[in-house]
Amino acid sequence: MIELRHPETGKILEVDELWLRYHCRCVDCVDADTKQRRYNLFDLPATVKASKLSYKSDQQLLVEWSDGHKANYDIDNIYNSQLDALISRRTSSTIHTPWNGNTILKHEQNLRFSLSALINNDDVVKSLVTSLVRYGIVFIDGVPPTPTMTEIAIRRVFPIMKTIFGELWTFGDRKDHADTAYTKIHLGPHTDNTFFCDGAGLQALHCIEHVNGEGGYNFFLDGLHAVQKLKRENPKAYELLCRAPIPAEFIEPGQHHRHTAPIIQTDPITGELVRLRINVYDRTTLNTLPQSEMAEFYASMRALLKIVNDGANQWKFKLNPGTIVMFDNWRMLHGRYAYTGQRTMTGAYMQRTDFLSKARVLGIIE
Ligand SMILES: C[N+](C)(C)CCCC[C@H](N)C(=O)O
Ligand SMILES: O=C(O)CCC(=O)C(=O)O
Repeated sequence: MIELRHPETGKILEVDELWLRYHCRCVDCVDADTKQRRYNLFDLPATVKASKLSYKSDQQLLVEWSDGHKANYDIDNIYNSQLDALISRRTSSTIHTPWNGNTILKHEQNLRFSLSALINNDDVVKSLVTSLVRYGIVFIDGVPPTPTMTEIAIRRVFPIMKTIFGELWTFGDRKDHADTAYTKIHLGPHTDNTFFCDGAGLQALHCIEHVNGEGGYNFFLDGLHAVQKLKRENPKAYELLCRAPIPAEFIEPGQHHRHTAPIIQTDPITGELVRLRINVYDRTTLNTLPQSEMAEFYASMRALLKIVNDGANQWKFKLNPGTIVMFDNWRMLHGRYAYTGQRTMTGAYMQRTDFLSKARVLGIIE
């Protein structure tokens, strides 16, 4: 270990020597164009030692290494690259606003964007992605109710993810897939793609037609709020749902998808919610827990389902032709009331990694 003393703050930091050697960002170590490392870890001596250490200025640290390399570090960068700094940045971040059925109404003006503004102004794209990160749900208004215009609106912000359901999908009650989405019946609160290893990070829905019938209201609720409430009110249930691996499955001719993971997935470093994965319909045989834990699992699940089925947590409205709703499928639960008549939905999934990449490029998240 090497002990550093910050020239300005005096803060002492002990760093592992191999870590520091491996984090030299000079052009010999890191390709200037691709930002990729130019060597393998094996190329460094396992016991590399600093033979000389000097502070060039308040910002620069010069280290001469036992392998002959001379490295120049940005001191703040070293301090900011430590675990405690990462945890403190993440836990003090106010970028997520959990909401319930009442509080979201106060923020509604932050959630609505017109397609024309979105097309004409990159700042509007940034505002939309910011709200999507903050609230988990946004709307694009003024979209001509066609699949093509829906696709243009979505692609203005994110690439579309291809799955077995297609790229841009259009669906009603025709049984195109072995799934209740393709019927007129009620769908309780759920997240999609619990059965995929790489479940969609975002989802967009646009009701382009509903005629000769009634019903078909949609509702959304904030899984972040639900999970925080569960953690406060029933920490044992929360803990079990964070830990127990639960399988989900999707089967139709030529397809057999299965994914096993906890219902609540949290960040191993900060404990923040990463993904809520809840769909009571797409559950398969529960053979991933011993029978001795089943009672506790079902009781914990019941506690979570009680929160997500509570109307006070839900935001219910009718999606009308002209408005796309885009939401975080790892955070938000959604559902649909039964309907009559002819109803046509169009929409798409987007990948998590593309969502977060865009948010980083725009400087919204780290
Ligand atoms: C129509 N659309 C493609 C949106 C949905 C299809 C499948 C929904 C499925 N039960 C799931 O949870 O993923
Ligand atoms: O039909 C709808 O409004 C929503 C369908 C749905 O929940 C889904 O496809 O996952």
